[in-house]
Parts: sequence; C-alpha cells; structure tokens
Amino acid sequence: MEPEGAASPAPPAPPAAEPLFGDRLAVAEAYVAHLADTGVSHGLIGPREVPRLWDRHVLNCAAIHPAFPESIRVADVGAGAGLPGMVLAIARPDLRLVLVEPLERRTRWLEQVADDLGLTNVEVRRAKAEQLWGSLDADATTSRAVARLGELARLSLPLLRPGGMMVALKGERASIELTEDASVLERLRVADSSVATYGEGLVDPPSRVVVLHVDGTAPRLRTPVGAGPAQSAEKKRAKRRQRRQ
Ligand SMILES: C[S@@+](CC[C@H](N)C(=O)[O-])C[C@H]1O[C@@H](n2cnc3c(N)ncnc32)[C@H](O)[C@@H]1O
Repeated sequence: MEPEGAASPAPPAPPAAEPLFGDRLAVAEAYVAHLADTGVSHGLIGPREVPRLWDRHVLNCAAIHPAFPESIRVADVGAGAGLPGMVLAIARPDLRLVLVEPLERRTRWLEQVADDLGLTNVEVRRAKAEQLWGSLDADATTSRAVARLGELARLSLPLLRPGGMMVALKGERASIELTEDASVLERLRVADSSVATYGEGLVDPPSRVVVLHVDGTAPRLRTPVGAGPAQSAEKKRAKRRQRRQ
C-alpha cells in the first residue's frame, strides 16, 4: 500500500511516562519516534495521532502492565502498530509478548521496530487469532480496539492455557460490554470476570480493562464454539432453511 502521510517529529515524553517506564523510558521514546515516522508513512498510525501518541496511545497501554504477573507469556491479539503489546514488552522486560497480527505490512513493521529497539522478548506471528487456536499456549492475552467483548473472547480464549486470563483494554464501554455479552462469556466457560482500572493520576482517563479468567479445570478451548454473532446469525439462517424444507 502507498504511504498515507508525511512523517512528523515525535512529541516529547510527558512527565507521566517516567513512572510508567522507569529506566526503560529511552526505549519507549525510541518506539514513539518510530510511530511518528515510519508508523505514519507506512499507514499504521494516522498523521493526526502524532501529537497525542503518548497520551492517547502509549501511556494508557503502559498503565495496564500491573495486570500481568511476573514473567508470563502474553499474546496481543490484533497488535496493529504494537498497542498494547510492544508497549508492554518495553515497560516489562520480564514478560514475553507474542504479537498476533494478520496483515503482512504491519508484521514487517513490528519485526523491524522490535529489532531496532533491541527487544528480545517480542515474537511477531503473522496470523489471525483463529489460525493459532490450539498451537499457542499463552498465560494471558491482551488487546485494544479489535472487537467487542464477546467476539474478542471467542477469538482470544482458545489461545490460553487452562486457567489463563484475558485482559482487554475497553475504556468506558467495559462494564456495558461485560453485561451485554454475559451469555456469550458463559458459553465460553468464563469462570470469573471483572473490570479493573489502572493508571489513576497518570493517565486521563485511567485505563479500564475487562479481565476474564477461564475455568482452569475445563478442557482447553481449541475449536470455535457457537459464540460469535456471525455464527449465531448463520445458525438462525440454517434453522429457517430447515423449517422451509
Ligand atoms: C483497529 S486495529 C487496532 C490495532 C491496535 N491494537 C491498536 O489499538 O492500535 C485492529 C487490528 O486487529 C487486527 N485483526 C483483525 N482481525 C483479527 C483476527 N481475527 N486475529 C488477529 N488480529 C486481527 C487487524 O489487522 C488490525 O491490525
């Protein structure tokens, strides 16, 4: 695809970046410089996002890092330009991040940037989440702006080991989607669900995530279950066809 916009200078790190990144701040600054430059020219980030790269994109992703226990393997489903996966890999070198992204142009960019930043805890997988069901045994998944909660759970939970957790950045819709998609989550054997808020006093608004824990005793989800809206609609159509016959 053709470049979508001209590169702009990277904005300086705001004061809140220091407590979130600590001694990794220089790496975070280098990542933001990539976003503002080739991230824009390769069409991964809109040029209008450049002035708010820190506040709207990087800091709110970094803020959720306490959600993840030490040294676990986390899959970012639909990583795009590395939000939140690359940011978590920078803020938390103890985590191992698997960035799952189907678009080649994006995975090539992610690989180049991870290499340039010297991140040895990042693995980029060019695939849709569904293509990795049964072959990825993540302790946790994470994601931002990929799908509504029920569909995201359908995509993400089969990537988890038994007892693993999904942490979805959802903003103000977190509680609404949790209520609206409750029956889908039940079918997906979600044992426990909650909304948590991170980064109070550092990011405005604070980052809100939905956390789902799968039942550790249930058999591992490996195949699609009838949870997605598309699948439910198809089932209804099939039933109507059957009634007509
Ligand atoms: C709106 S972008 C969000 C990117 C990034 N998470 C962010 O917040 O900036 C959604 C991303 O999800 C990816 N995606 C769409 N369907 C997917 C699937 N089934 N499995 C994995 N990634 C998917 C798209 O290619 C795209 O990069």
